[in-house]
Amino acid sequence: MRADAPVLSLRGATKRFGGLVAVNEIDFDVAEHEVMGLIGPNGSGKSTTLNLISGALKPTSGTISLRGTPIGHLSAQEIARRGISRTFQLVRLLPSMTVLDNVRAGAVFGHRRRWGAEADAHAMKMLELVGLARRAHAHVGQLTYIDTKRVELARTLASDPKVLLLDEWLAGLNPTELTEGIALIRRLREEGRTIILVEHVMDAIRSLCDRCVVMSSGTKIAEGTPTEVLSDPEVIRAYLGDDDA
Ligand SMILES: Nc1ncnc2c1ncn2[C@@H]1O[C@H](COP(=O)(O)OP(=O)(O)OP(=O)(O)O)[C@@H](O)[C@H]1O
Repeated sequence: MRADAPVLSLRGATKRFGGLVAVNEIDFDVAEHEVMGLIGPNGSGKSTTLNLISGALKPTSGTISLRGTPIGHLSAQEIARRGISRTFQLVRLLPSMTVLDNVRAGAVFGHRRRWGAEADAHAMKMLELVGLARRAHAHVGQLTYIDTKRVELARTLASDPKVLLLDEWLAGLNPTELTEGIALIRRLREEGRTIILVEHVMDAIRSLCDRCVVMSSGTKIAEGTPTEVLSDPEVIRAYLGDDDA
């Protein structure tokens, strides 16, 4: 395989819920070290697309490939083991456990498995990366909202994902936290990570993404740099239509 072959490819990816086509024949590629924004109005199919990639949902038809190998038929656990990790819109952590224990769980159960002292050291490294090492021994239930999001990100990173899926990771942050959150994702970008970012915060999309895919009513309506897609009349219409609704 060529070195510049895409890490992740979707071809004709489709998900139907009964009569509703939530994701309709979507095609896109994500290259290694690329940060791709998946954007579109509410209900356009972004989370469903992430769910297809992470294996939470099976595609009705179409192909999803990781480095050329189809993964659409695999369970979420198998896909995580192959290196696709995600954060959730609603943070999912074990509140009675410490910050370090939660992050260690990512190191133990993820794509690149580590045990014992190696798992601890790696979990601490991820906590340093997200700026939370000083709270390693706090219980998750004691943390502020943005800090719980940092823990979830550290846990996701602890598995050394080949592709990181961030599902509205910046949602619900206040303006100060938002600046910190964008800076944190920029650090991941500078480390050369491959990321798909589902996000409504357009400042984040503009400053973090190499490329965007825009969805509307389940269909891809545009693809290009943030500047290109955000000035595309069809994209503007899709967003304005959403506001009117
Ligand atoms: N499990 C499900 N069963 C039935 N319909 C669903 C299910 N999940 C999503 N949908 C529908 O699929 C469509 C796409 O939803 P999806 O959550 O993927 O959109 P989205 O772009 O992520 O929206 P938002 O920005 O509001 O999170 C919506 O019409 C939604 O109601």
